[in-house]
Amino acid sequence: MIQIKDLTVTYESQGECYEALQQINLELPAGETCVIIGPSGCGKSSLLKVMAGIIRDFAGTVTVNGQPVNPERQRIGFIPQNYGLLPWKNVYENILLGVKIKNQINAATGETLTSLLEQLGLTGLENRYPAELSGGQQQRVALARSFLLKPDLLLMDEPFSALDALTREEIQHVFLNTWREHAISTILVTHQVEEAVYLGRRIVIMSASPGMVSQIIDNPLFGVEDVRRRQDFFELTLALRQQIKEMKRNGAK
Ligand SMILES: Nc1ncnc2c1ncn2[C@@H]1O[C@H](COP(=O)(O)OP(=O)(O)OP(=O)(O)O)[C@@H](O)[C@H]1O
Repeated sequence: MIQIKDLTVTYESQGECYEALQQINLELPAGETCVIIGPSGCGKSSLLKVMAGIIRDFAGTVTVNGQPVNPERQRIGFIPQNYGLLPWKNVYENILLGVKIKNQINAATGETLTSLLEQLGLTGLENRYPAELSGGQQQRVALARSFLLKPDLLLMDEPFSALDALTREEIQHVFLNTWREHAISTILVTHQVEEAVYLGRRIVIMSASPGMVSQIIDNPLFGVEDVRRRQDFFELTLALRQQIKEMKRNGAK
């Protein structure tokens, strides 16, 4: 369970302080996916950075399974926009990196790694370096690394944004299938409404700067087969898009 209570993040720039996030309250049950969406600059990345332990200066409380968030004590997977792969390490070494750093290689690691390679369509690419992979393949390596670590919390900051539309849909599908097997608590930031509806069991809509939680949607379409072809999928994405547009307009006033 991830719990955020009264979270406020204040930045200082050119001698002035301003709130990037204001009084955020959120709860995410273990083993669910939550997608955060909202206008540019509303503090989505800042929220992820707090949960990743990168931003430590904040007001309020953030706990993972009842303990204050702490990447040294908890396993927190973070996939940044550029995937975070080390260019001098091959696919196999990059995937192992997370468990190696956390000193968590055990008897089952090899078997889990082999099955992740298969699930994510990476078998045969183990010895390649990131520069020898497509964007979609690099993204899948980053996912394999995170799932191998079995994190208490997986954070993804616009993880599929650099991919072309078709590859993006394919990787979203691969992600969801892999996630189903491992049921890892995941929080994902996106700008794309379709992605939010496809991947978010919960969808958190944030309002424009300073970022606040505007609405939390219990997504009735999450996990529904062939959902992208359904009329109600189209209608929900349309409604969300409209809501975010209005928030942008209100924020710009
Ligand atoms: N290190 C920093 N110092 C000062 N201000 C910052 C810092 N990082 C972010 N900000 C500001 O805080 C606000 C929130 O930024 P953040 O990157 O969290 O938003 P975002 O919703 O992720 O944006 P985008 O959707 O454009 O990626 C913005 O106004 C940004 O300019």
